[in-house]
Amino acid sequence: MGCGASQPEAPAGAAASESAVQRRPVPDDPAEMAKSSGIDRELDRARQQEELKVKLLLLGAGESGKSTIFKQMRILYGSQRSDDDLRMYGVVIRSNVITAMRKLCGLLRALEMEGQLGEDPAPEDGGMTPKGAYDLIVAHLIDNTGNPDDLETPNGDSKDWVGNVARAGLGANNDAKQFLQLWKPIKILWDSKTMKEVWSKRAQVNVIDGHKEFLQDLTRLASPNFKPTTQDVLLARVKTTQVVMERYRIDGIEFEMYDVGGQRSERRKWIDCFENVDAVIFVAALSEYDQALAEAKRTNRMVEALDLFRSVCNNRAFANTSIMLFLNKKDIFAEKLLYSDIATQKPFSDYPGPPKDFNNGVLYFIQKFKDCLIDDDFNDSFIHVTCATDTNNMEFVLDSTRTIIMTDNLRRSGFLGSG
Ligand SMILES: Nc1nc2c(ncn2[C@@H]2O[C@H](COP(=O)(O)OP(=O)(O)OP(=O)(O)O)[C@@H](O)[C@H]2O)c(=O)[nH]1
Ligand SMILES: [Mg+2]
Repeated sequence: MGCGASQPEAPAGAAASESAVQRRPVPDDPAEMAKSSGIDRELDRARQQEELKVKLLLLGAGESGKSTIFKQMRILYGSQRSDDDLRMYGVVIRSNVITAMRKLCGLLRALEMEGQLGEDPAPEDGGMTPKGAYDLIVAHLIDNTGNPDDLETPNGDSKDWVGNVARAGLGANNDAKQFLQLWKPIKILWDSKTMKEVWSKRAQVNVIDGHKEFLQDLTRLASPNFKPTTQDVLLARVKTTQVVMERYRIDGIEFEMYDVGGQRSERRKWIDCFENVDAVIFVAALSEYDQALAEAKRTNRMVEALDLFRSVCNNRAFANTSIMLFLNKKDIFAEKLLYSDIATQKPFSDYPGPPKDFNNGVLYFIQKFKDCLIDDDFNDSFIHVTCATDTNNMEFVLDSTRTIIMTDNLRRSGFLGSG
């Protein structure tokens, strides 16, 4: 899917240095000549380095998994995270649990399931009933009517490894503090039968599916010794609000990777990094076929991803750029298909395959993305079905993506045949 025309084009930086070399007068003095050829060599070297650099851009709608892929690049090719970084993620993770609980309790209330919850028994080791836990959580997280004296002091006297991290922001730190006060009632509510039913309807309120892992592991997250693992960092959710770039040297080639925010309000910043892009990795979450956008509740997320993909592929800035498509969140897609039929979603009522069928579902959405292209120069090797939180899967995918990008770049610059 090397989209659009494939006229070879020198990078803008290279063209600028070329004209600078040509304008410089040729000196007569041998010392001046030596100095001049030294400068030429420097310019040549700079030009070669520029040519060896690959600029990669991650694009896609919000929550599709761009930053998670960005994190995987660092795990696979970059440096380890500092303790300071991990502390920040500790705050984010605890805050992610509070965000999920606010949404789930709001949904339980909207579904009028409080009566049903009242019939769920208290845990066998005694203590609060799930309804009692729910009332306490709602009072503190939603209605703001709770009495702070009803809450436990976080972690008693033990020093908490994560603590308060200014970098995470005031909101996340407040949430993380509430997590430490409320995690026991949250655990009781999470373990209840009614909450399992509410969880299966979570698409209505856009709870992040992967945060189930956090909700199942509350005791560890609440421990004063909690130090996020690599997997925790991959599952943590922070919305991207600025363009971020990291550099990696892989097999002698420099890769410059850009991550951008995918929500609608963030997309006007994309244009700033559209120049001289060698490859775009467009990320779309397969599992979001039954979800609405966080920023526009009437728009189906998959429809938004398809529209966005169409506009990226047909953007003149990418006429000479390889575009790769990552259909992400295959793990959640596989699980979701079991209870959420593709054909029951209005925009996808033409789905012809049997329900609960992973392969047919994937092929159907691949075709939807292929239909977005004006030309049919669409090579299946440019498409990957991925799980961005799985490092083994991403190592394989990113490795073959790298090979395809390099080959495609050579082909487009005329070094290889077009076959
Ligand atoms: N289970 C699972 N979770 C995923 C996968 N990819 C991403 N996630 C999770 O989905 C959430 C959103 O992922 P992000 O990488 O933050 O999404 P994004 O595209 O950067 O979103 P914006 O910054 O808003 O544009 C995170 O909590 C990730 O851990 C996946 O393949 N499987
Ligand atoms: Mg992001």
